[in-house]
Order: sequence, then structure tokens, then C-alpha cells
Amino acid sequence: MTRQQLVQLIRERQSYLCVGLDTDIEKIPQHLLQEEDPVFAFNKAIIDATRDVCVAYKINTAFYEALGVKGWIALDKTVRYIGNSHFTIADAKRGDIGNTSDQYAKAFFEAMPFDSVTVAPYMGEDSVKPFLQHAGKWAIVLGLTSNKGASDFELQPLQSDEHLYEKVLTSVSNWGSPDNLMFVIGATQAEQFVQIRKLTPHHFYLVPGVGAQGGSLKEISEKAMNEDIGLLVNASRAIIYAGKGEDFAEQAYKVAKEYQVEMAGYLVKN
Ligand SMILES: O=c1ccn([C@@H]2O[C@H](COP(=O)(O)O)[C@@H](O)[C@H]2O)c(=O)[nH]1
Repeated sequence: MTRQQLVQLIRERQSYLCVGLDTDIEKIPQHLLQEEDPVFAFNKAIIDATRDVCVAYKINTAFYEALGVKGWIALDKTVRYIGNSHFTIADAKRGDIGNTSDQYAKAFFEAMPFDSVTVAPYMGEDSVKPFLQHAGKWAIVLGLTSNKGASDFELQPLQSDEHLYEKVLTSVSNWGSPDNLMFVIGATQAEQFVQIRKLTPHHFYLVPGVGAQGGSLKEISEKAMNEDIGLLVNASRAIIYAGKGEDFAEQAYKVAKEYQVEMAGYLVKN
């Protein structure tokens, strides 16, 4: 999916919501366990219920890899079921020496039809570039993450006094363009948003950390929206586990709709 298509989708649906399919077999409603593929059955119901109020789905591969071959099958079926109507993210946090990154890129962009994959930048340019060489596909590089451990390295000052994450943002932004590169910026890092926007004015951010981690949709939207919106805000547990019973998909829709309505309010000002 191109940037132009993504922006159009956001404007049409009045939403920059990304639903996170962190599907944990131990947390899905009991009645689905009788299904041949309970994880896919759960995802399918969540997708059917939320597809009109979101523009993206983020599939965190860890939850699928943990199930072995069955998990990979559920992952593949899920991304194909979503189809072209939404921006799809393999949240796999990959990155390795060049020829290995090449294989990761092929796995998510050729063997599976994902639009994007999350990439850890620690190993540098040759580890990220292979993800930028597929037309219409995106690398979403970890910039400033939402977790407590972000202070261990990302928020450490360098000798130049800039934080390590700022160096990552400015360096990585030269490896691709705002048309094939996004950054992960945690919603819990609100005090850094203004500075992050200054460093990367035109990039899209994938923003996890609202909902279960407590980040503020209002604050992100006010501080980090750009001329093309520039935001995909993810919520996983808050949406997919909103209900525990047979009406889980309906409950998920209600929460997703609340996010969409709030987003539509911020889009009016853009
Ligand atoms: O900085 C980061 C990077 C990735 N994540 C991932 O996003 C979701 C968040 O899930 P919630 O249930 O909405 O908290 C999950 O897949 C994380 O691995 C992140 O949270 N922070």
C-alpha cells in the first residue's frame, strides 16, 4: 500500500486506528477452542467486527510463533483474510546482517502479503535496507518504544547531548523516505513527541501504548499529527479482550468505535 492510499483510507474512514491482533490462545473465549483453528476463528470475528472503524491491523508474530507450525498457519490465514482493504503490519521486530534481513523481508513481503514489518535498528543500515527494497512495502523502525526499558538505551544521552533515539531517527530517516519508512513511537513517551516531530516532520508513526499501557490518544494526536495525519495508533488488548464471552467481537467493536469517534474529532482540526 502506498502512502497516498493510506492517507486516503484514513480520511475516508475518519480513523487512524490500528487494531492489534495479539491473539493469545489462553485468553480467547472458551467456546472457540472447539474450532479447528481457534486463533484464526477469533481473528476473523474481530476483523469482521472492526474493519469499518480501523485502517490497519498489526499482527504481533510472537503470539503465533509461540504455537509453532499451527501459529504460522493462523498468521498466514489472518493476513490473507484481511486482504487489501487495510494496511497490514507484521510486528516481528526483525533485523540482521544484510543477506539474512533479505530473507526476513521475503518472508513477510513475498511468502506472506504484509504491507510492512517492524525492524530493530541496532545492527545499522545494512540490516534495515533490505526491508526498503520492495515496492509498495514499508519498514517500521523502532524509534522510541513504549516500554520501561526504553530508558536503558534509547533515552540515554550521547556525548553530543542528543538522546540515542534521536540519533536513530535522524540517521534512519536518510536510509529510506517517508514513502517507505515509518517509526515506532510509544504513546507513553508523550513528553518527547514535539521533539520527535521536529526531527521527522513527514514520517508516519506507528504508536502503540494506548489502552492497556495508559498512553493518551488526545496527547499523541495534538502533538504529533502532521499534514498527512502521520499516525497509526495501535491498541491490542483493550480492543480484542474487551469482552470474554460469546459477544467478544461486539464488545471489541464498541471499544474500537469509541477510538474511531475520538479520532474523527481530531481529524476535523487537520
Ligand atoms: O514500543 C512498543 C513497540 C511495540 N509494542 C507492541 O504493541 C502492542 C501493544 O499492545 P497493547 O495490548 O495495546 O498494550 C504489542 O503487540 C506490543 O508488543 C509496544 O507495546 N510498544
